[in-house]
Amino acid sequence: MRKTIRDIRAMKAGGSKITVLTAYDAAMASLFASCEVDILLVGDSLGMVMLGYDSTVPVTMADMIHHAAAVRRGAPDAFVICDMPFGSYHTGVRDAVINGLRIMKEAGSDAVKLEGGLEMCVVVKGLVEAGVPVMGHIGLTPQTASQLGGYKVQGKDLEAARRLVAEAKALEEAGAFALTIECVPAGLAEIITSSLAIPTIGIGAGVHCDGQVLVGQDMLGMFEKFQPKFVKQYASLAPQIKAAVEEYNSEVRNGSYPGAEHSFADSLDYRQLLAE
Ligand SMILES: Nc1nc(=O)c2c([nH]1)NC[C@@H]1CN(c3ccc(C(=O)N[C@@H](CCC(=O)O)C(=O)O)cc3)CN21
Ligand SMILES: CC(C)C(=O)C(=O)O
Ligand SMILES: [Mg+2]
Repeated sequence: MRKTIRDIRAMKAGGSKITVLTAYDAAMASLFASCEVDILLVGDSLGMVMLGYDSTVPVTMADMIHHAAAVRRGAPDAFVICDMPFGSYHTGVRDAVINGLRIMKEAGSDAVKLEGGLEMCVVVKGLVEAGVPVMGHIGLTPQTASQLGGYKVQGKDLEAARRLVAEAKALEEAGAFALTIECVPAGLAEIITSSLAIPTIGIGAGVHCDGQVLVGQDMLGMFEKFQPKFVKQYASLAPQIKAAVEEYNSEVRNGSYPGAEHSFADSLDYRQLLAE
């Protein structure tokens, strides 16, 4: 049975932690769903992990819908949240609602996530009123990281900490059903978490958030381009993949692959064929 927003909100009230992983394709979505991850996030980080961009800025609506639809096919019963890409909610409430509805209808996602604080509350409200559930995202917001001075920890001085608390409350007030908090000191994320009724999902925001999110490829140790401090590698797949491919190369080159067990047996007498 697919979770509902009510189920997710009840997890905070009941004190059960919420697990979230990003998934960008049907195969990984199916694997993660079979492990009972609570929520799959189709993150715009797919631009960096899957598409080779240096930031999430170039990611388009077409990219997000393409990947989110694949995640839905791979995990028909998962609760799926899809990031709204940069530019898809920055030109007014009407455009944001049109794009949010497209994600729901064309990708079959259960909700969308968008980055920003006070300036985004009117957009959040518009989406929620149109029937598009919204997760907020504050702290390090990668789509506008250049304005934040790069991929840096946020909320380090009192004024910035106060602003993050105010943003969190305003997003809850605007109707967000949950909030991602990225790269914020643990004690501040704890204060935000206890000041909200909606669940907080942390990434680099300490253990007191109501749940945690990581990029799937980061926690599996298969993304080598960079490694934020908050990532824990629960597996080291990159070295395993390299070892497997090197073994394949050498077996193809020395003729030990394919063996008889990977080949189809002959049932014909080829003398006639060879005589033609
Ligand atoms: N693979 C991947 N994983 C992610 O977590 C992720 C993406 N891609 N792409 C979009 C954003 C970018 N993210 C990042 C990228 C780098 C750092 C990073 O290197 N941070 C410094 C903190 C420096 C400081 O302020 O002290 C670190 O050392 O972790 C953090 C988040 C998180 N998101
Ligand atoms: C890291 C999470 C929160 C995200 O926004 C993404 O993967 O794009
Ligand atoms: Mg994102």
